[in-house]
Amino acid sequence: MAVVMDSFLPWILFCLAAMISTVIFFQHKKRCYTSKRKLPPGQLGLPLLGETMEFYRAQRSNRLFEDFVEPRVAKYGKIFKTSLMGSPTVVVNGAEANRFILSNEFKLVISSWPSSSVQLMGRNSIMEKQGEHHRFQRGLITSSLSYSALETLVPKICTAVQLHLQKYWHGKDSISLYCSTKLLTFTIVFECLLGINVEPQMLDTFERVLEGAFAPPINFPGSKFSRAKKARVEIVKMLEKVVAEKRREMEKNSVVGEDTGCMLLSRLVAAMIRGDLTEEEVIDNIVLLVFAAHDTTSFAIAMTFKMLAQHPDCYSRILQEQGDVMKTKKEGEKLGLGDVKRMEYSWQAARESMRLFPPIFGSFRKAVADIEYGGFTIPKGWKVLWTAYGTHYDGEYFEDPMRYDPGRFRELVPPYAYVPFGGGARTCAGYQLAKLNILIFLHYVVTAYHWSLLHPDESIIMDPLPLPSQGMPINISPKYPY
Ligand code: HEM
Repeated sequence: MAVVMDSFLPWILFCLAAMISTVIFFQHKKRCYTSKRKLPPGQLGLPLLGETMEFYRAQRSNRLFEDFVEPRVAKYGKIFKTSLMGSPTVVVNGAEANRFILSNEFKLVISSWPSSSVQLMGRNSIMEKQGEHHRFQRGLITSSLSYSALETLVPKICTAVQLHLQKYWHGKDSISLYCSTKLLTFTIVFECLLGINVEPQMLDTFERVLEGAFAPPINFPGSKFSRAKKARVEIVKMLEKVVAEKRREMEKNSVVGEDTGCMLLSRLVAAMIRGDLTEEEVIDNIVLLVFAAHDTTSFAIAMTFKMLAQHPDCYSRILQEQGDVMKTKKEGEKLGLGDVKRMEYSWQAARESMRLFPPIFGSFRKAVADIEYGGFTIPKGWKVLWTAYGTHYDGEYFEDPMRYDPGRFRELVPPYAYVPFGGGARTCAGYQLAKLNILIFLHYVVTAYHWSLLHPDESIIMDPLPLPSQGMPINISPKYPY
């Protein structure tokens, strides 16, 4: 045994020496490399914690721009480094930076969602797909929002809005605008886009999932995340039944080709039957669409109404425009796509509201290669955060940026300066649906109701998406007898 040890000892020592010199060599190389690259200015803060607490505090009080982004831009410039939720992060601001980051999706960056969002939305949706898989799934979703699909979608949304107003507004003196539009948006995504009937309790279960989407991914009984996980199990069970039923129906009628009608569920299930999608991909995409549409559209509607309440001159123009559209319709006749296109000023008013109050303040990416930008290096593996505030509140792109002025959208806006719907390969896939939802709802409300804000000074909080703190209650009274 001693002989064996004797003959191996030099080898062991040699290997150890080789390992140590390799480590020293690579560390030296890394140091040289690090010193050659110029990281953006800024503070990484405390180890692990970084500046997460400052970020959360600012976000919670809906002062992410004023308390977090703006002071750092003033101190370091439009590109600065920080560290958030355990990851070194570079925050980029400005149209050129937005263009650079958003148009280099898959090449230099990939989207990066918190672990809780991924677990709750599912790993198989478009949000977790890259490159060709992403392009394919996105194509399926957007084909349900093509021009011809929108033409059939408009009357369906009209019916959904009218039924909603009859059921939840009729006979009431006041309603919560935010809650009402959440329910409506949910119904529009399910019934008009997907072609799935909304059952009682479905919204509650979905909301429980959404509540956990940005919570810490701690799965102990009673935590937001564990409640959300349980709710996801219920939803998956429910959607498995819906998908199986649709599959049976389509196979029975031999409808599996490309021409499956414009309802998105049929398109997804047809792709599943052809073997292009798995059942998990179908289900996770449905959950994601609800998540993506829900709080965003409701907040955009709520902020449009808030702005119109505060700017009566703009509201008069809306009333005029919507009244003109209504006059061209016979009693009971639904709107068509052409009518929505005529709502130009109304859309400018909604766009301006989303400029001042973007429903999504920005989003995170992860660098998949070392990125050279603006004279700095963003190292591979770091996070990148682009923000809508970085351009929406900048006088370089929007004159007198904090003023509400829908008319500014008569002029063309520089590319990537107006980004409430993101940009590049991951631009909002539901943009057209959101636009129809907002404008058709606005039409039926302002032509049929007098309304006023119950709490004109209601604050906006973020949890983590922005929302009116009291659900934006409004007084309502019908313009014409029911
Ligand atoms: C006012 C309402 C909405 C706003 C402000 C909004 C905003 C956004 C933004 C900023 C992104 C890009 C996120 C990123 O770059 O990481 C996005 C992506 C997305 N949105 Fe929307 N959205 C809205 C409504 C909707 C609706 C109604 C749907 C569908 C029913 C939808 C479906 C999606 C999907 C599927 C994606 C992911 C696209 C991809 O990864 O390719 N959104 N949205």
